[in-house]
Amino acid sequence: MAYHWSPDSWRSKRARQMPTYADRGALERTEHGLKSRLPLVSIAETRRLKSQLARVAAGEAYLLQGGDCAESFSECDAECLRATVATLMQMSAALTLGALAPVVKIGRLAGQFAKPRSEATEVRDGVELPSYRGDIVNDAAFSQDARDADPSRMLAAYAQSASTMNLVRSLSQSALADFTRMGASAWDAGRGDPDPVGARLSETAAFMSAAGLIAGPGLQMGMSDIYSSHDAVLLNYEEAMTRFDAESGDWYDASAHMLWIGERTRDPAEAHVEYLRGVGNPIGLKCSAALGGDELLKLIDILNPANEPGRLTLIVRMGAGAIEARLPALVRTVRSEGRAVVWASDPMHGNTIKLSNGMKTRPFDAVFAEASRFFEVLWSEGAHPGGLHLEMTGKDVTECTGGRRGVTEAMVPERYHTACDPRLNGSQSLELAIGVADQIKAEREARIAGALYASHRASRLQERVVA
Ligand SMILES: O=C[C@H](O)[C@H](O)COP(=O)(O)O
Ligand SMILES: C=C(OP(=O)(O)O)C(=O)O
Ligand SMILES: [Mn+2]
Repeated sequence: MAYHWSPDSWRSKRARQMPTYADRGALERTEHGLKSRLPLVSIAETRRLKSQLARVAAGEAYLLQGGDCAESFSECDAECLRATVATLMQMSAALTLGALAPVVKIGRLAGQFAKPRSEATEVRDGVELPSYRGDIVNDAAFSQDARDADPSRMLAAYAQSASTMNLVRSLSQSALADFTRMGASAWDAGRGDPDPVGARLSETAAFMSAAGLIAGPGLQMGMSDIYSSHDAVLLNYEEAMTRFDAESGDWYDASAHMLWIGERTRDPAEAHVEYLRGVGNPIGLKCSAALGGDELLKLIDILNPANEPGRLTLIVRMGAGAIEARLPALVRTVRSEGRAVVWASDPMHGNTIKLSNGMKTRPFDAVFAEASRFFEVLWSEGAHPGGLHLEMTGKDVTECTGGRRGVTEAMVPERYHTACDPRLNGSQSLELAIGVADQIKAEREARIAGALYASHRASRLQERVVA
């Protein structure tokens, strides 16, 4: 029998990766304030996302989830957001063209502020301070004052999430979502010069126009919405943003459309799993190479007991070196137990390396290799590789090495703007999407050719039998 859940039932469980607030009174006042704020997303939108993710689970669509590792209060401007939305739209157009399927877009944005960390403290020159845990908790500057957890930051994060969501809604309905106006130079940056994706999109647009399918001067891609998502680390904030839907009798986390559970907070007996099992949103679960089949099934039982398609996305982040050895068994277990899930690849978190100057980076080749192996494993296990979960930005940063524009290790410090982990820049993001789209297209063509060959052989055999 299901046991009792309430928005605060997580409080009786062990909660990892959460700050300790010295001023309990200030914390309670903030939580109280958040409870009366307007929801950041509507329940209708959240349900719509779940039904679109159900199509991904069924193999009829793909998921593209991407954005900053950590949003920040100071690194947020309209140009940066515009560039990221434009890049997501271009990646989505490339994937649609390759897969001939719709792409559901979710940003790591409008709330991606709380960070789980490997170490609770950081030591510099013999001084030990609490780790930076994202702008919703503390400040990255290295002083005691900056690193103390400050509850009023939750209100600032709420306000920034609201204005980010407002701009994203408007950008996603703008010319950025018009594939006939995505400049050729963007595609050239993604792969080669001139790039065939740009040419094929222009040709498609010309055909649609000639066939009278384009009414006005441009064409919005269907499904141009960008939904919001973040890692639900800071449960004080998530609880305070939880709203009851009287119509369905369900609770929803109104801080974002989708929430995910990180690798460090996915213990089935602990607070984060407890909180997320009770809200009706679509949720994600990070899956590393350390996750075993039995534990995964247990988590699926808790998080999606009704086996509702679109409810649960398994976000695989095993590393390019481990994925081929570890993923097949998990996919087999999930399939044989008949669980409806979306499988997505996060090729970022298992491929982080540290440079000698202490900076974290990720080689593009390793990122691409993991994504590409993910697709191969899922196909060979007879399951649908649902899509990608990326740390990326539209800006021309130099945080990850490699890619067509050849960011070298020496160049990494030049434009290293991330508040936490290294992101793919605009060109690397597009290059990855185009590479994956090519792979999906090749698989589809091979499947069709295989089916044609099989039916041809069958009819030849039939002819012989009749003769
Ligand atoms: O984004 C994810 C985590 O917060 C990050 O990978 C942890 O990084 P750390 O090992 O520097 O703490
Ligand atoms: C913390 C993250 O990832 P993971 O939990 O997989 O390490 C993240 O996605 O930012
Ligand atoms: Mn990260």
